Amino acid sequence: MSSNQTSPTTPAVLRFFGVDNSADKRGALYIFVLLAALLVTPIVVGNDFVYHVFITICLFAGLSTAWNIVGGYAGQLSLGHAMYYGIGAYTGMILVNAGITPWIGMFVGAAVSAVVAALIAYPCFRLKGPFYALASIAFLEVFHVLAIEMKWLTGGATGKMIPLQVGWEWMIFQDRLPSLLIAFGMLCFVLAIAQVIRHRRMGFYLIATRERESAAKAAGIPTVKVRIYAAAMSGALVSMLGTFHAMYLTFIEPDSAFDLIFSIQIVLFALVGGIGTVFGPLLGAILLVPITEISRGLLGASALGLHGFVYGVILMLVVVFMPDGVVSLLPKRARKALDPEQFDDTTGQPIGDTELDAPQLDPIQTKARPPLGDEVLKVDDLVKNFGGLKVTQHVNISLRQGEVLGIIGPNGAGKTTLFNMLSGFLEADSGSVVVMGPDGKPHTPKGVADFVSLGVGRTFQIVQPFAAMTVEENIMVGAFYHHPDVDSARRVAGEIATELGLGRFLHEEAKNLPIGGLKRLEVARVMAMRPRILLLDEVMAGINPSDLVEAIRLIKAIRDTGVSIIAIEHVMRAIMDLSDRVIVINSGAVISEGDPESVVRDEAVIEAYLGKEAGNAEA
Ligand SMILES: Nc1ncnc2c1ncn2[C@@H]1O[C@H](COP(=O)(O)OP(=O)(O)OP(=O)(O)O)[C@@H](O)[C@H]1O
Repeated sequence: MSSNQTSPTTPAVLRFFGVDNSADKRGALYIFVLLAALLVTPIVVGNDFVYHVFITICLFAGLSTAWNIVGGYAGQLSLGHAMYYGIGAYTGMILVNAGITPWIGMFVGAAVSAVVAALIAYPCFRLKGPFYALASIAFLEVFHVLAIEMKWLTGGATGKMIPLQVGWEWMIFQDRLPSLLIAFGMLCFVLAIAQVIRHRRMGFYLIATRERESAAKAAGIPTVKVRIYAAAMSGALVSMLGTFHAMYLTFIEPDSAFDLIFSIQIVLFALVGGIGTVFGPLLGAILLVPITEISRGLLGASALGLHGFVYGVILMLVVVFMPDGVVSLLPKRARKALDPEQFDDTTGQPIGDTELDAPQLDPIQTKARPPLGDEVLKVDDLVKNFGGLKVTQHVNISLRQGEVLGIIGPNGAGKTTLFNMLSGFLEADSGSVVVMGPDGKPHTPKGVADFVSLGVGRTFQIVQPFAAMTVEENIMVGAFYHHPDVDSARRVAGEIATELGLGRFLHEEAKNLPIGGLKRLEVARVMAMRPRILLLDEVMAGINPSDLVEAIRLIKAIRDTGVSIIAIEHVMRAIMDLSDRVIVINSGAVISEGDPESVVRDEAVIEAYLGKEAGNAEA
């Protein structure tokens, strides 16, 4: 991929917008030409109707791009975004009636919308999939009813005219050109914000949260906060466009300001253009808006609703034939330029198109092992029950700096549950987990963020790659924890990938890695966070024998940097080779503890685990 090859000659302003190399510059040029055409075409044609169509394209492209920040990047399907459009429209109108210019009203509306979006988002982002979409529709309806009922302020169901004060101050004009300039300017503003968010840490955080929430949390991402930020930003931008549009139409009524169909249209343009991409919504609006406006303009009242039918057909075609949107239909060169993140610089192919015919990982470097240090983790009398099921029964663990503690036990013994409590994903019913902080003092962390801040990193039993990201970007998500700047996170990701033998796959889409590579990627992402204590949940499961040898060397190499490791493992060869100590859990309780050799000779262990799992013991 080209995006890591930054050019020192690129002007700072372009670098600010994530434009950093020749492919990025080509993409910026395409977008510049497209935007210039949006502005120049109506001016050249000079026809009022054409002006109207292009103003509407700018409006919807802006709305859809703003929606995409929460709907595409953060993956929260909101079908109630007209609510923010309505808030912006009504705030602008109310303030104009009070003698305040819509240029101020626009920002007041944006602030109100941001607060409303954050307030709605906070409880609702615990809802997923269709439930969040339904909740967003419900809130839209609440605002619709409020606009009807609060007659004294809104004019009620019949709506209200906006006083016809012509001039820039009031955003109302006799000609169409100034409205086009404002709509176009606002579209550029929204696109610029969407582009900056996508290429900064926030964009990575949003996409990681969308892809795998647990892994995102484990990487130190405040997942609720970043989604609320996205919702507030998206709501504010939609609201600003709402204020402008109210001035353009000079009339508002609740049915059209808080309209579900309008909300769906906003989503549709992003879906058709390419959801989650920066410029997809723009393409969607350019393609679809003229269909509505021309069918209205040419056929008038006889064609009411025709555009709904046409949209439906287009949506079906898009879903069936190009699920990634119109963006995916563009020639490869154009796609590469518009979204260079998705292309591999070495092969020039879209990421994911390359064949991993030789999935051999590079070998790992090792160093001499330092002596064990002081205690870094102490688990005291930990208990967890799920209803009547006793999953963790009075477990005590102690871990020293640079030590490897192996945890074994039959399936369902409660090992992962224990890990969840050692990383803040689950709260214990009783007992304590004490972590020595980097300050040398003992802490009792509560919640994932606390554990992460004390340097506890974990992997997951079922690998959790951010599938839509490359190997490099996956590791960057971890690296951001200490390196908020994209360039340094990219550099750190490159170094860690090389150290962990993933250098050759840096620009490969994570989902294309072989299972051994995916397990290594899990470790790489955590290592990018520079953990002091590493919890490895079955990182050897399912990997082939040569990868196993490398994985054991990898963990030893990590241990030798002074990191303390607790590894849940079924592969006895790895446990025997790696562990300084082993604890055996059965039915939630520790049944044996000691050095690996004595533990495997323990009758209780043979009875509860090794006898039954002889196959694994030979692995
Ligand atoms: N959230 C939950 N609610 C109810 N029961 C749960 C929950 N999570 C785990 N369990 C149950 O707790 C027990 C321990 O599960 P856990 O995943 O911790 O075992 P494990 O030792 O990691 O097993 P494996 O080796 O198969 O991964 C199992 O019986 C499991 O079904």
